[in-house]
Amino acid sequence: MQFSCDPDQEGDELPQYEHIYQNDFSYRKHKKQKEEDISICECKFDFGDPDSACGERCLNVITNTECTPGYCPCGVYCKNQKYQKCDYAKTKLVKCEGRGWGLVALEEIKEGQFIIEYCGEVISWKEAKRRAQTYETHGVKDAYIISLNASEAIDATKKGSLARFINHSCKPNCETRKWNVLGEVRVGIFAKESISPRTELAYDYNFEWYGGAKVRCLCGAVSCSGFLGAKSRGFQEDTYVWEDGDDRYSVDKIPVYDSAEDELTSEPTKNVESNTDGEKDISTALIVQQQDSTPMEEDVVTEAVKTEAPEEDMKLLSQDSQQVSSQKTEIISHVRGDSFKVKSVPVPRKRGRPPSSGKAKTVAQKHVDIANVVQLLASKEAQDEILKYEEVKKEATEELSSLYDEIRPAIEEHERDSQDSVATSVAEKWIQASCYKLKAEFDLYSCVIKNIACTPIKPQDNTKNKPVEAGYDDQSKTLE
Ligand SMILES: C[S@@+](CC[C@H](N)C(=O)[O-])C[C@H]1O[C@@H](n2cnc3c(N)ncnc32)[C@H](O)[C@@H]1O
Repeated sequence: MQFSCDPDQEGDELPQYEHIYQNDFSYRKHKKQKEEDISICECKFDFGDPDSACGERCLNVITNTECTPGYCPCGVYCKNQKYQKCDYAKTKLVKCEGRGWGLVALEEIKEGQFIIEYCGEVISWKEAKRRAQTYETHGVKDAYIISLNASEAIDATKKGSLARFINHSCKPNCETRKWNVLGEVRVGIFAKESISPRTELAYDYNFEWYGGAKVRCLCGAVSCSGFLGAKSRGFQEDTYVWEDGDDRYSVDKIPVYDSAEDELTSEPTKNVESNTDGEKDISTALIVQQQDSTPMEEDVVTEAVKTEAPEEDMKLLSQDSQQVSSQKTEIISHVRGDSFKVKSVPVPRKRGRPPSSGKAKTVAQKHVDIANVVQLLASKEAQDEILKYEEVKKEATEELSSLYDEIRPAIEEHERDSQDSVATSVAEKWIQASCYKLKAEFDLYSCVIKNIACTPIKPQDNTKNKPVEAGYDDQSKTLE
């Protein structure tokens, strides 16, 4: 990165905002983590091996979930409570040429290390868009709103942690990651590579832009895309750009001041440590959408078996993924009381999910016409056996469909509350019914194969289609 931040340079006017160490929940209550939803890892602390206390191999660390105090088997030695303990890397706020303030590392930071939490006010997307417009109207030049999940955003404009000062780069040394902490999703800045002291920290904003200023990117990377948020939808749709003497901006149309939206007139309640001056101009009605929040790609099934509730299956399985991040895998992890929890595990594309080529994946599935198979069999016993299994499969399918209707309210509620995982009881029911259906399908198809292979086939009516010499050929055609 070719940044021009001088770590030795002391800032003049320091920005005004309220410094917070945890997200602010004025808009809604902080979720209360249910005991049944607490993930308990299987780590055992060994005094001779410090890594044994919730290190890289900890089940919770692997699933981006912090251990809950009082429940972790490693007790006070647990190392997986970094967000809760504000276990941040040492950083310093500095002035960066042309880009306002920025954050530099003050110590060696290891690749993958948690650097700092991005804290701010947790608000709905609707509110985020409203605020973005208000900020724009008031000439606010720096954007501090980032995506939290499908329905909420974090606004660090007026309240936030030092992470709000981390600038954008098209070739960043940091990235954002989402973690589950005591039942809430939280956003952290992590090192993408090892970072030496005095280096500026930066991540790729990948702006979700809702109008206002187009900011010229001054990251200096060879691969620089020119503007902040150049890939965003808003950027494509709108045209105007700021120009106020600062070469980051240029203007096509001047925003009109509307006193009805005068939200910024109230002074921030507290200044950051060395604040001296409240003149910091905050800008652009941009909303930052994190890189990892693109919609989940769903596999497209072509030539599919007409299973009775495939969409519901897909819907339920993708709920969590869409809530927290697209690059996720649903996994079932062990939780307290021998129950299970369906969780979303953020897996950055490059590390987990194979990169999408943008093409739909084709999963070929074949239809087995049971009635036709039964007709082919000469043995009444074999026919009955297959029909019996088909009946069980129908029941299992119906049960899964009706279960979906039953749990739909819970799923919808979970969506409304932007929960990141449905309740354990709901997940358990769904898993049970899905397994039952899969087993019924398996039993049916194994019974079909067994009977086709082992029982006599009815002689074919020669007047109809061409004669069948070998029963096996014909049956395998049926199964094709
Ligand atoms: C989250 S704030 C970062 C802190 C900000 N520099 C400050 O002084 O408060 C994002 C804003 O910083 C500025 N910024 C960040 N990265 C930039 C870059 N690469 N080029 C130009 N401006 C940048 C833009 O004004 C952007 O809206």
